Amino acid sequence: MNEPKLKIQSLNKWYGSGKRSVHALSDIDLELADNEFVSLVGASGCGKSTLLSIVAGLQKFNDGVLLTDGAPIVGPGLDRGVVFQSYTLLPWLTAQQNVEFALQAAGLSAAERREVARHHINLVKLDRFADAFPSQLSGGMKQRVAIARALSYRPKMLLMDEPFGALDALTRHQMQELLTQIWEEHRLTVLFVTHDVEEAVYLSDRIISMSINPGRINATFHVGLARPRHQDMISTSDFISIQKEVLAAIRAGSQQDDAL
Ligand SMILES: Nc1ncnc2c1ncn2[C@@H]1O[C@H](COP(=O)(O)OP(=O)(O)OP(=O)(O)O)[C@@H](O)[C@H]1O
Repeated sequence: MNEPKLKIQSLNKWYGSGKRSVHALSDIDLELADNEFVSLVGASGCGKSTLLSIVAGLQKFNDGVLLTDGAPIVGPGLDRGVVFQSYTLLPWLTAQQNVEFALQAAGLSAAERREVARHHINLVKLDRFADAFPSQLSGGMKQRVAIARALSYRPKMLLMDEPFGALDALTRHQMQELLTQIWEEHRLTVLFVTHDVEEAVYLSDRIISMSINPGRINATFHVGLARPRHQDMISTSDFISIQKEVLAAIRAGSQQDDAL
């Protein structure tokens, strides 16, 4: 039997120690299948970013199991591409050069780096802006470069933390469409953090709702909407009904605080 792309079992994470410690993640169990698109939603502080950065290998956890394809995750790696909300481009390099720079770690020759970077710049539809510097690009375009960069070394998993959180509504919709198109054509496993339930329903195969204090998984939703997805699905009754269920779970999860 195939190992899941990602396996998280009984994972706990505390920040700090003693009386002031924060139990950020409590007994998280989660598996992602190959090519599955999974979103994490939940009230602010429920541990979404912590979980994503642990999977990225950027943070340690206290106990539990964390495996990709059956092998432990012990740090960052080229098998996982990461895209954050803040634009993390190098301002002195063009869009194309930003992607080429990241590819140095993949051990490609200069000519290969140029070719692979160009391919991915085209994939995110930035052909005409390959030679522009970040200061000449809009927020949406900068995130396209960040996505091109993350995909360029062909990771088996893409980890995205509120990647469209800083964008205006129209650009955000365009980016959601672009990401669905890329995912539907190229398929890879995605773990996506968002505050936006509509975005989660639109993009995902599965939505994981987390509750706060401590951060726990409190509900899972399978999104059965057909693919390819289109923005006009957002007003259908099926879409709205899932959206309502997810919102209710987030609300229930955010009230844990009050019970203390
Ligand atoms: N470096 C840190 N040191 C101490 N506590 C932290 C640290 N980072 C996060 N926390 C705490 O861990 C808990 C989970 O935080 P995290 O940022 O993962 O939540 P989140 O769901 O991603 O929140 P948001 O939606 O606001 O980004 C919160 O109580 C937060 O205050």
